[in-house]
Amino acid sequence: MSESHAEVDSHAKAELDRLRGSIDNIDAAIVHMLAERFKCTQEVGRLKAEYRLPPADQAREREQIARLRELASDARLDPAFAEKFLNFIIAEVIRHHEQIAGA
Ligand SMILES: C=C(O[C@@H]1C=C(C(=O)O)C=C[C@H]1O)C(=O)O
Repeated sequence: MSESHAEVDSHAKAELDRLRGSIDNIDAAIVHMLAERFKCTQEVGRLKAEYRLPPADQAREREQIARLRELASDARLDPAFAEKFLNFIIAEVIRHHEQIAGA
């Protein structure tokens, strides 16, 4: 006996709810992790301003990108996406560092 439309629909709805529950948890974890990362980078920004160090450090960024691309590959995540994502975050961090230095 094949499943009725109603049974397929309710199965699909339950699966969608389950997956979206996990997506919501993951999004919350990302926000909390980013908040912790920015707490650290704000401290780095204050340290750099105090010791008159430049806001950006391209050598460090190159190392991070190489490391993250490798981690992404191992995790079957597109390394180009991982690099873009890190660069997006770093650009915001550097903006904060420039603000701290100029304050
Ligand atoms: C946080 C730093 O400052 C900048 C921001 C970085 C980051 O967000 O990871 C990395 C290098 C720097 O361009 C740092 O120098 O460590």
